Amino acid sequence: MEVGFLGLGIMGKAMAANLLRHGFRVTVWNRTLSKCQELVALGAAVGETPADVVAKCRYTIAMLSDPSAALSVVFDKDGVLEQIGEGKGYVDMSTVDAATSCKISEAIKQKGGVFVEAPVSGSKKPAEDGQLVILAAGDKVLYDDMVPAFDVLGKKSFFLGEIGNGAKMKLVVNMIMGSMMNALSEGLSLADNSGLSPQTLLDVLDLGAIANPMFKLKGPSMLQGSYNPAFPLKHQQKDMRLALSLGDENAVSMPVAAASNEAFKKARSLGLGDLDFSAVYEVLKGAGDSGKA
Ligand SMILES: NC(=O)C1=CN([C@@H]2O[C@H](COP(=O)(O)OP(=O)(O)OC[C@H]3O[C@@H](n4cnc5c(N)ncnc54)[C@H](OP(=O)(O)O)[C@@H]3O)[C@@H](O)[C@H]2O)C=CC1
Ligand SMILES: O=CC(=O)O
Repeated sequence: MEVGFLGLGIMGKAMAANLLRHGFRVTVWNRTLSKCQELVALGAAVGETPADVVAKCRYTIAMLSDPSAALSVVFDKDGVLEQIGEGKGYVDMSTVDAATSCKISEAIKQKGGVFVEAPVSGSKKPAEDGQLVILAAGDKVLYDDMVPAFDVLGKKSFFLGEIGNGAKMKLVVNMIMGSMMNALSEGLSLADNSGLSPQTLLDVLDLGAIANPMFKLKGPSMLQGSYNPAFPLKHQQKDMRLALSLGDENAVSMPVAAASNEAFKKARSLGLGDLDFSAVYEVLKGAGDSGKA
């Protein structure tokens, strides 16, 4: 199967490499074109523009940072819309809001193409290992065509019906994840500031009912102050913002998510946006320090 791949950031690079390793023919494009070279070394071809990639490939996947990037790659000059049409499918796996996804879907359909949104749950390592959870919605025929690729990229795909449902599901999941990261950070800070060992807290958590892979993976590196980005904090804050907006639209009160969003915003304002989202711990540690002073 031949696929195009737009966006070679942390996730896109790992996903495109995975497809190549499983025998897919992949044509890649990235805004910073030099980042394509690593994929060329693995056998990828390169398109000069998103339009080039779509012209060459029947199916094109995108994995881009946020709504503005997702829209730009489709609607701007040399974008996807210039070459999409009858017989071509576009699959956006970026985390965006439902309105962005619907706008892209409508434009693709007007040109005669088909569209699936398919954001993913799982970070850099699951992307490398083909263990993502795929939250797809949109054109069911295109979804079925993409199953061989989804089977390589993920451990499970959900088809959630109409466009927007994949985006919404992803935002709900990441809203919970961001709030959990804040709760863990506050707990570590409270343990530390009240004379307990934060490492012992992690050990206790791991043996009880709220044990989870995220606490287990991120806790030890947070205690070392090590925030090598797997999931950049700026993207987690974008997801909290979009989830809160979904809450606004549906009159759902989300005080925990709102407080968590403030902590992520504060972390961004301190220049931590490109670090892993667990760096929000630095903000909450800071709050504890100033409380003691
Ligand atoms: N990292 C993670 O753990 C996970 C991330 N996600 C989601 O996946 C998406 C990608 O995440 P990730 O790979 O971590 O992000 P990165 O920041 O590593 O990569 C972002 C990608 O988007 C491109 N991009 C940014 N702005 C534009 C633009 N205006 N026009 C064209 N391309 C643009 C970047 O290009 P360039 O190289 O030129 O900057 C890069 O290829 C995000 O929506 C994120 O929320 C979902 C699950 C897990
Ligand atoms: O979106 C991030 C993730 O880990 O999932």
